[in-house]
Amino acid sequence: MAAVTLSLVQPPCSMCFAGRRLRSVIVIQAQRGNWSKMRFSNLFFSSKVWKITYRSKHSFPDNLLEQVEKCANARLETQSKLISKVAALMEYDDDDVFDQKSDKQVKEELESACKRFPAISLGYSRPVELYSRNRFSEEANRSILKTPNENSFLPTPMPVGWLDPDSLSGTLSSFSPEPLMNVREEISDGSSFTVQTATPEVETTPEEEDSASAQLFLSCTIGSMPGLSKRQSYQLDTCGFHTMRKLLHHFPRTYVDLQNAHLDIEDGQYLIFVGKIVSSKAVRASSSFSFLEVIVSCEVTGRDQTQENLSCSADDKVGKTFYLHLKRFFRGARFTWQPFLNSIQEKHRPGDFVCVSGKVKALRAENHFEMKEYNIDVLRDEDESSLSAQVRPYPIYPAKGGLSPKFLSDVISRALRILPTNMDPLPKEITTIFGLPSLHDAYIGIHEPKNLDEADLARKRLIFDEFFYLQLSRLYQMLQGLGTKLEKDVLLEKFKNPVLNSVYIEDWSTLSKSLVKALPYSLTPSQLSAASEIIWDLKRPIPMNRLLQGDVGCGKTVVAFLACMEVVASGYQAAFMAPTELLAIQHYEQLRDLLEKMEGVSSKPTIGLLTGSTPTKQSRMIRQDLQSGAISIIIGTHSLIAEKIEYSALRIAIVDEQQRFGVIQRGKFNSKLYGASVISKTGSSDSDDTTKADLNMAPHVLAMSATPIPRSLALALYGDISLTQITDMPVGRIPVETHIFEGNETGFKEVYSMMLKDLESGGRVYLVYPVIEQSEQLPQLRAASADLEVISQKFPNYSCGLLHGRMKSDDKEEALRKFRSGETQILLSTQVIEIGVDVPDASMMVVMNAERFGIAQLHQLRGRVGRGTRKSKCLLIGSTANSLKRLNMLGKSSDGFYLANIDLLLRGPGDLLGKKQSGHLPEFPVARLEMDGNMLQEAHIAALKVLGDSHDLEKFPALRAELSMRQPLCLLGD
Ligand SMILES: Nc1ncnc2c1ncn2[C@@H]1O[C@H](COP(=O)(O)OP(=O)(O)OP(=O)(O)O)[C@@H](O)[C@H]1O
Repeated sequence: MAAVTLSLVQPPCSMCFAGRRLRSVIVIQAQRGNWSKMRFSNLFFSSKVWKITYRSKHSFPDNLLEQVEKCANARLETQSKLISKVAALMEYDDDDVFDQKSDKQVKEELESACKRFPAISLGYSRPVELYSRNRFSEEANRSILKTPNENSFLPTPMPVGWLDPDSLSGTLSSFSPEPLMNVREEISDGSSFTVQTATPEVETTPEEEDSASAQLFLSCTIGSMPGLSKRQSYQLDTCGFHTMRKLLHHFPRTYVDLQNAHLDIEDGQYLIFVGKIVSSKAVRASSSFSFLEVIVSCEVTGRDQTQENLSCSADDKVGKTFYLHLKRFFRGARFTWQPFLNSIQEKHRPGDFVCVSGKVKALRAENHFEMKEYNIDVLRDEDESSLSAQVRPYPIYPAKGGLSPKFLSDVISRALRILPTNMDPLPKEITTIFGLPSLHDAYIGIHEPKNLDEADLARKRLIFDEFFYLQLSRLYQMLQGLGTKLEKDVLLEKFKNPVLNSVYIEDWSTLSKSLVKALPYSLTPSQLSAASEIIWDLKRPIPMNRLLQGDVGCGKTVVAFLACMEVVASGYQAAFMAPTELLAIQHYEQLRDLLEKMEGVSSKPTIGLLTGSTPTKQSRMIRQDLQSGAISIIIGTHSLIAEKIEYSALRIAIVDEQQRFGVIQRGKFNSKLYGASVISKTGSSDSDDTTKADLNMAPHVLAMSATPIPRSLALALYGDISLTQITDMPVGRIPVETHIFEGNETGFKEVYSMMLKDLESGGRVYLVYPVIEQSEQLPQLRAASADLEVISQKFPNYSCGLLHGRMKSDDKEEALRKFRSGETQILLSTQVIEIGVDVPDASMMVVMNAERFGIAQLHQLRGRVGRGTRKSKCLLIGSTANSLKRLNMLGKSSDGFYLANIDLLLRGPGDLLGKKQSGHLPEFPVARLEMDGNMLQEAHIAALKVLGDSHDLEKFPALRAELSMRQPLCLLGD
């Protein structure tokens, strides 16, 4: 907006202060262009001002001042009346304009008034900037001015800058109106002032638009939007709508399916009517309250449902006339000014054809309905009515920070009118490939869709953007970390064709090969290719960030062991972090056994176990060995990332059951940089091409997920992570049978009988409970401790063990050991056994109150059985008949990925990932990961394409600018 020059004329000495201030206020208001608005209402001189304004706008301020001069010499009573009225109209307090104080007081008051109204400056004033401008807004305005006003959904702006009641009403009534667009005009004394005019409609082609400024449009401050008063801008700004982007990203909560009006209208329906304006009346109800009522009569035809004859002949059609009372209310003295009322009244001319949509409320009179929230389009002629009456979705906005949905929807509509068409930072090629609308069309489509398909497509584009910039930023950051163009190309290629990057088993290190030989089974094809992919990564200097996933019991651990062997063979160290002590011990024992069986290796890797329960003296020794390099593979819990642990050359960190750790915990390995002093403990001749450049780098990170994370989630969580999936199960595995029972007498009877049968045939049974102790608050939940006695009595010939999180570490280990060895045949446990526990002889899993667990969690529990050669069963007991439906899904599928997707859909990412991880999920205002995951993949491909074309985005400056404006997202490990 243009700056306004303000000159305060020195008042004549004879003039009383009230006169001086009144005069100042008038001058200011005049120069701001407000005289032409409702601020001067039905005062005795408002009509004069009005006339003067029209007669000779150039002499307007002088004439006004003359009035004030006269007023200054008038009787005090007259003066006082005049000043109060002027003050009320101009939104100033009486005291601002009128007081009778000493000169000193006057001076003080004046100074404070100047502070309140920064537009006022004393003496011979210098120009005052009333509106702050920034480069963006200037540029944007330039493009805004050029943008064709192409949408006719909203009423066109009113002439000469009247506040448009249809677009900014109700809540706006308390706002002071401000110029829509400032145009400088000359006044008689040669100084300039600004008046308000409507947004000019300049037709230009998109090519003519300044594309750079158009792309900056979204970053413009809300204050740069034409047509908003300062107060409105302030309110929007304080409610979080700082920029045009923020405003346009206030999306409709939902769309109401607007129906064409029919003969039977019910209260509260959202309907669309086409009719003729019968009357338009703006009424001043009190000194500070007014309203506008537009009555539209609509002829609606249809078949009378009450008629018995339901044949479809045209003659059966009946017509009804409905009267819609469209109402808008205005609060504030300035809205009661007659010219204002006239103006809003005249905006709706009787006889005009209009299309009205909104929510109807029945009035007492028959066929009369009220609409307080509505949209009204004036149609050019009756013929257009059929076109415009097409059903369209009616957006429903959420309120925000005290701003009403109606106000927000009006402001958004205004913003859409000035949206530059060429504002899209995405290259055209990308939008074409993925069949996306332009950004301009997407904003229009989401806020004012013609139909739900258009809204859907718009939503698709906005979701794509959310995912795309996430992927782009993560890949871009990765590329920035690399030196040469070749390295960057290789990395991008790796993301494009991950399967191509693998190392044949012949090229594995001798250590890895001998581990494979030591295994009591052969690796499945999936395990082999997963290991090959990982080993390919390990041979590169760039730190790997890979997620290894596979269904429960598919054999991920051995793949991770192979990765450890590979780095140890090159003279580095490996760390293997498990979420529980039980699991760490299990892995340690498994690896120790395998190493013992390894043959043909002169020097076997040294391994260590470090957990929270490791005695202090022992843990100190382990720390020293890690620092000196005497230990090559360390297995443990969180202790591995403790501050005081120093590695001599940590090259790979394996995070098992990674969902149990937060992103930060996993990332802590990144601070354990490996240094220049490379050690060699194995004496192996194998070596990867270590160069000076790969020293002092963060270790490779291999995360393993027991709960298969849908790819969409993984991409959203990590963006840059490589995924490796083990898709097949070891041969000979017999699928676990799943049975669902209701937890009533019959159900339990059957469960106990199945248990007995299994125990009699030599099986071992897990009984899983949702809680340890019975609780008064949740008496329906079966508790592990409480049930120990019950189960022992039920199965007197078998011994029972108990395992839960509150037990001491040694006791837990002992309970598991006894179960594994067969000393106990029944293990009552909580979900501590959910992850990783590997007892191949366990053949039955019974889950009490199974509805308390998520689907993915139940799948994990089920995975504790069927790990050996025995046929296994999983019995899920739901508390109520209702809960069985969800549980039945487990009965239907044993595919962990499928079930994880269902869980994602049913419970959302937060529950699936757990608190620790989901806290690091970026926020997606539009996208729902559970539904829109596929698009993440598309966005990933698009980001790779763009970066492939230009590594540093130099070819796409708009994209680069957009990326820098979006919030930077953290990488795994930040
Ligand atoms: N190729 C294979 N053939 C036969 N058995 C295998 C094979 N790979 C692994 N196993 C065995 O399968 C069992 C499960 O393996 P592992 O513990 O690695 O599974 P996992 O993928 O980590 O599952 P979970 O997520 O449940 O821990 C182990 O007893 C392991 O020895």
